[in-house]
Amino acid sequence: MRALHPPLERMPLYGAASSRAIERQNTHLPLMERAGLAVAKLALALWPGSGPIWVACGPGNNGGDGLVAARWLAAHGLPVHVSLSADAGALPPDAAAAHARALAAGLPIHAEPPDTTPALIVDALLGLGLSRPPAGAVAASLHGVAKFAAQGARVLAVDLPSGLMADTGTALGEHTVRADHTLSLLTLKPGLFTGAGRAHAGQVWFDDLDVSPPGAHHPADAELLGDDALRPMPRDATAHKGSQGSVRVVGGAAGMEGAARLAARAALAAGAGRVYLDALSNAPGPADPAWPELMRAGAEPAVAQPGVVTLAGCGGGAAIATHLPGLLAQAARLVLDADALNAVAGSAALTSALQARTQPTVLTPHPLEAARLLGCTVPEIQADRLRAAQNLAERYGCSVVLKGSGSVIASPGHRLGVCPRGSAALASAGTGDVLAGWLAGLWAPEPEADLHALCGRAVSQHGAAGEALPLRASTLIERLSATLGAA
Ligand SMILES: NC(=O)C1=CN([C@@H]2O[C@H](COP(=O)(O)OP(=O)(O)OC[C@H]3O[C@@H](n4cnc5c(N)ncnc54)[C@H](O)[C@@H]3O)[C@@H](O)[C@H]2O)[C@@H](O)CC1
Repeated sequence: MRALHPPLERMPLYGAASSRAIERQNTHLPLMERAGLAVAKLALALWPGSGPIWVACGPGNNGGDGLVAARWLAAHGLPVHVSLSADAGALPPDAAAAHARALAAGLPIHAEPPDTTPALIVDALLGLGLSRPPAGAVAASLHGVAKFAAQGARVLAVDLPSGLMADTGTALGEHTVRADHTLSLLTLKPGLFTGAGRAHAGQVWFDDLDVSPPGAHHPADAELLGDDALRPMPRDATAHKGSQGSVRVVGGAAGMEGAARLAARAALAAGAGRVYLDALSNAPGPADPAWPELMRAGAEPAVAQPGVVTLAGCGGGAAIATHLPGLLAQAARLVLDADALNAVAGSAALTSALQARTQPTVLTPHPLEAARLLGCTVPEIQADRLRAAQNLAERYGCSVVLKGSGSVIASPGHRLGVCPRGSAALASAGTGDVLAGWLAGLWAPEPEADLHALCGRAVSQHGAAGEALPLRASTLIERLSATLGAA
């Protein structure tokens, strides 16, 4: 068993169907006994040393894990209150066996939560089998978990916080558990790291139940990006500005020049040899008075040159639409953000032009932009962020960074990546412009890079730099620069 906190290694993620397939390959092993013992060990470590432990068990094998854990905890003399929010006669076979062993060990099993606030709650109500918003006895127990947690009880979720969908990180129902710790068993589930998952899972732990490697015969559904993605690429000692590629930022309509400047600064900080700012505001004066390194567009190399990355959209407003036909047709390497994505979503001609591109392209939508591009709603995007990113990548033939908590990286023919870095500190204006610029700047010197991996690198570095408050987009660029300096 181990805690997942930095430094993080790259790890495979398996949804519910894959986790069950791996479980079926290992039915000869006592998986529930191992799971319950792992839960008991972690509960013991987290128990504050006084006050009861409430083990809240549900109707399936997640409840079975809880019953095994409760038996171990009671055997160690800890004050345990076990509840079962289900008809014991209807438990699945393994959970029924765990129930029988708990009774045989003399453990009282109650129908109700405890009367007094527990010190620790083991949430074994629902795991992989969650199929609908909780109701009935399970919902009543979930209400109890929320009430006691508000009174200070710590919560350890078994496998998944009850109410959280394993595949998508969607919270079903109003009382989805907000755990302090979640112990993921046998496999790591993608829903712990994207959508509402990070807000509900707390500190994630993983125990492979001694089935190692868990997916030897089963491909992973996605990959959790590790801290190897944070490592900056070494720069050749003979590097010069001509060898580091160029970035041309097209954006910054009147009143939104700041967005394009942030993107351009980030591109320069990431390592692009030259950065040109093609401001749609047509305002006179330098590209960015505070950053004299940035050049006005005019004498820049043509976007069709392979050394040039074009970033279009940051603060682009409606004006960006007139530039897009040319950029989509010619740009050797293209990153589309913000208003460029909105323009594509609103135009069949631009959509066709994007789909017709043969040159590499990255889209960096937030959920609203993704919804416009897929012709659906934001809740539909958030209900399955992995699928949404995959659909975008396939529909447009591009690499896609779907931003938001647990950013998802998708590219045709690649395994989905989920980034566990970043925090709510990034929820402020301009941080998306910095990401787009940083990505373009990392790409500039590496025309041959694996674009999917490069997107993962950009998102991970941006997320890691965005984990501490206070944060303004400008501070983020400084922190990102410091990351490279630490190479
Ligand atoms: N597949 C695996 O990898 C392993 C699974 N184990 C445990 O087994 C769990 C999966 O067990 P199950 O498949 O039995 O699934 P669950 O224990 O999550 O629950 C399924 C039961 O809950 C009911 N249910 C679903 N949604 C409900 C709702 N909203 N309100 C009320 N009842 C609801 C279902 O009708 C079914 O009776 C895992 O999460 C894990 O804790 C471990 O014991 C060992 C390995």
